[in-house]
Amino acid sequence: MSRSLSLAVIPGDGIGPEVVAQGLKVLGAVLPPDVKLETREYDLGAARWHATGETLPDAELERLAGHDAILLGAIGDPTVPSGVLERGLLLKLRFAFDHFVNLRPSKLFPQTATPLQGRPDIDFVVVREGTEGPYTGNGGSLRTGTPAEVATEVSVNTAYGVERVVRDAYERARARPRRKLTLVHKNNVLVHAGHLWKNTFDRIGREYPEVTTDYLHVDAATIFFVTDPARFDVIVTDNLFGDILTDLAAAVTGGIGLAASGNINPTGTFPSMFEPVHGSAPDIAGTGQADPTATILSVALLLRHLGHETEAVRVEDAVTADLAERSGPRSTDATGDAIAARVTG
Ligand SMILES: NC(=O)C1=CN([C@@H]2O[C@H](COP(=O)(O)OP(=O)(O)OC[C@H]3O[C@@H](n4cnc5c(N)ncnc54)[C@H](O)[C@@H]3O)[C@@H](O)[C@H]2O)C=CC1
Ligand SMILES: CC(C)CC(=O)C(=O)O
Ligand SMILES: [Mg+2]
Repeated sequence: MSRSLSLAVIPGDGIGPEVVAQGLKVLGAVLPPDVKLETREYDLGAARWHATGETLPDAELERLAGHDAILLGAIGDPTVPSGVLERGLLLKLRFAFDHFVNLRPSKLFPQTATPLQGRPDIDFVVVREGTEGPYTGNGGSLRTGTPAEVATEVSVNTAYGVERVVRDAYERARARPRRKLTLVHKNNVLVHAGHLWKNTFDRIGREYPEVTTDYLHVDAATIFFVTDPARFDVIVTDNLFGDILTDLAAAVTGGIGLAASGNINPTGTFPSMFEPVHGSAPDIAGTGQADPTATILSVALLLRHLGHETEAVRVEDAVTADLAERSGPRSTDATGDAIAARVTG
């Protein structure tokens, strides 16, 4: 565990800056005085694009690479054509820094509201592949804008990419008490990619006899996320399925404002990046209604990743206690203050 932390901060768009401010507030409050926190803010996102046309210049990427970790708010704005920032900034970062494990824990905190009947014991983690699938930009369109337009968006799945994320998921499953790993795909239809995933999953599984495994098609998985989410422990899946499933997971565990994530580069070659699962929420940006808890829980993941386990647990405990006492709407700032007070007090 290092006694210094060099953190890149990308507040981004919409509610991004609002929730990141609260994440930094809690981080500052929880770190012991002898850990030297240095933050550098990066002005990336819609405003930068409007001013300069830039999304993520190489020089910025190089500077970002020098930090221990990155805290990101959200990227995307209605005034920028869809995809320009999401692809040119967010996905560029994830790909450039080889964030092949997109870690998304889901937990139903005590006394948090769920739309599900009863109170299922939900505590699972989705290991979403972060650098491949249909998000690589492999596609194109012919006869664009005509009635005969043809568009493709190819899902890229490499043996190398699938094996490393599946192996990571087995390691995580083995380290958890229930030791269960579920592969989610759609190998009854997406037979090429699906069989690569399933064969890899089965082959690597032979090295982990202590891990119980099962397989679900993604459509069936959405049923169980609602009817029996307690059945899940660790889930491994591709980039697109993982994106969709983790918004659903958030919805059944208290809402998107609570869902944290880490884009992990397990080899440590590049800084890992922590961000809420949600986007820039333009519909509530500037209103002070955004829930910063997802960002604060992402700070806990960041702390754990950098070896500050005690502080990570303190943040999670503070969030648990705060959630138990929440009643009615509260401002973004007030939630950050309440959690920061608990980690210090
Ligand atoms: N990692 C990222 O930076 C992501 C960026 N996006 C981008 O964000 C923009 C908006 O995307 P949407 O599909 O609307 O998804 P979104 O996650 O921004 O919003 C979906 C709904 O959830 C609500 N919501 C989101 N975060 C919340 C919070 N912390 N507290 C309370 N309510 C919250 C919003 O108000 C909205 O009603 C788009 O440009 C999209 O591409 C979307 C997802 C992830
Ligand atoms: C905006 C996308 C690129 C990503 C997304 O929705 C996500 O990672 O959850
Ligand atoms: Mg998403």
